[in-house]
This record gives sequence, structure tokens and C-alpha cells, in this order.
Amino acid sequence: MDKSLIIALDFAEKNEVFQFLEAFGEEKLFLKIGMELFYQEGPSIVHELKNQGHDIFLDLKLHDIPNTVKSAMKGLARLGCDLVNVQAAGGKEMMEAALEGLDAGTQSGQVRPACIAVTQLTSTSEEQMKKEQLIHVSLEESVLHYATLAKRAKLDGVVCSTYEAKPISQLLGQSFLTVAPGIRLQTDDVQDQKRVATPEFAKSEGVSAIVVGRSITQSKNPLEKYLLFKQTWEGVSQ
Ligand SMILES: O=c1ccn([C@@H]2O[C@H](COP(=O)(O)O)[C@@H](O)[C@H]2O)c(=O)[nH]1
Repeated sequence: MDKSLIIALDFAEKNEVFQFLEAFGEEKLFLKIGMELFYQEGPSIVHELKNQGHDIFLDLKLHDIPNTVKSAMKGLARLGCDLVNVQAAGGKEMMEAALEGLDAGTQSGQVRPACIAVTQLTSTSEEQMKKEQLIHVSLEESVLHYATLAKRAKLDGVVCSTYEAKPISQLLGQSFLTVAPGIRLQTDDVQDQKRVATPEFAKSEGVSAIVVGRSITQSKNPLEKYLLFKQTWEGVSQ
């Protein structure tokens, strides 16, 4: 998990996914399945990609009453994904219930999926947060508050932007995961993202894993673009 480059497979159907993956040959990837793909294809897409040897982040951002989240997580644990998530705004009790569900659904001999909490979406600016969520502290304080709740609930880490990763690690320790979407190369379009950073900056801030979607998936040459991200993120030349 540490220092992973996670590709967000925001596609409408599995044919597009398999066509996209063809360019990567036998390379084992860390893939993120989000709402768009999961709601169309269901659990079978997780099984198919796991069977190909990829690691899976199932990004469904659960947010409901504790009992519902616990039951849902029990089912998700059975899918065998590696990483799942909840919305920290659901509260500590809900996050604890998520872990109980994951523990209950994890088969013997398998490892429980890691569970992280979304703090403030990377598409949210401080101005929006204050105006629309009526949160009257800085965005960083809000993220640190949610991260602290997640840590108290014994989650494995959080989804945050690159800008909050270092303060989170300083406050909650290096082993508490910081997974950062909103990653772009300098020349990429930021689209709907607000708190955006380059992979170089994410690396310098000690982010645990970066999530990259459209900059790779909508590129004319996805493999070439992936390798560019990978080189700057991992510092490995291909
Ligand atoms: O705060 C968050 C939480 C999740 N995401 C997800 O990450 C990817 C980012 O895609 P890009 O195309 O690179 O912008 C996407 O699947 C989001 O659902 C996020 O962006 N921010």
C-alpha cells in the first residue's frame, strides 16, 4: 500500500476497463473501482480484476447509520478487496461499525481490507466548505479533526489532499495512511478538483499513496502517461 500509485477506473462499463488495461500487459496495478463502475457492473468487476492479480481500492465512501454501514462492510469484506472507505462525517461510531463489519466479513486466512475515511473531498475549497457545510474553521483544521476521529475509531488512514498529508502524519503518526487524489502533472487540466498537487509535491509531503484518474484514463497514450506519473512518484526510471 505504501507509495502506491492507484489508478481510478472511472469508466461506465467493464468493456472500457478491459480495453484500457490491454496497454498495461501483465503489469500488476493498484486499481480503484468507484461508484460509476461498481453501480453498473457490481461485485463481479472486483472478482475479475482481483483474478487478474491487481490490488483493488473499492471507493464507495459509505455514509449511513452505524448498523447499515456495518452490514454493508461485512459484504464488501467478502469481495476480497484490499482497501475500502467511509465518509468521516458519518462519525466515530459509524467508523467503528465499519471495522466491525469488515472483521466479521473477512474469511479465515484472509487479511481484512484496510479502511480509510474521506475527510474533505479534494473537489471542495475552503470557501465552499465554510459556505455550504457551515464549518467555520480552516479546511486544514476540519481535515485534521476528521482524521483524528478516524484514528480514534482505529481506521487505517484517511483520504485527504496532498496539502494536509504532512500535518496529519505529524499529528497522528507516519503509519496512519494518507491517500491523496487530486493529483495532476503541471500541464494537466485540473477539471473539477480544487486542492490539486503534482506527484513530485505529493512525494515531498510524505503522502502514502496517490490516486490518479482522468489524467491517465483520458490520455491519448494511457501507458505513457502512467509511466510519467510513476517515474516522478516512485523515482524509478523505466
Ligand atoms: O476527496 C476525494 C475522494 C475521492 N476522489 C476520487 O479520486 C478520483 C480522482 O480522479 P481524477 O480524475 O484524477 O480527478 C475519482 O475517482 C474520485 O472519485 C477524489 O477525487 N477526491
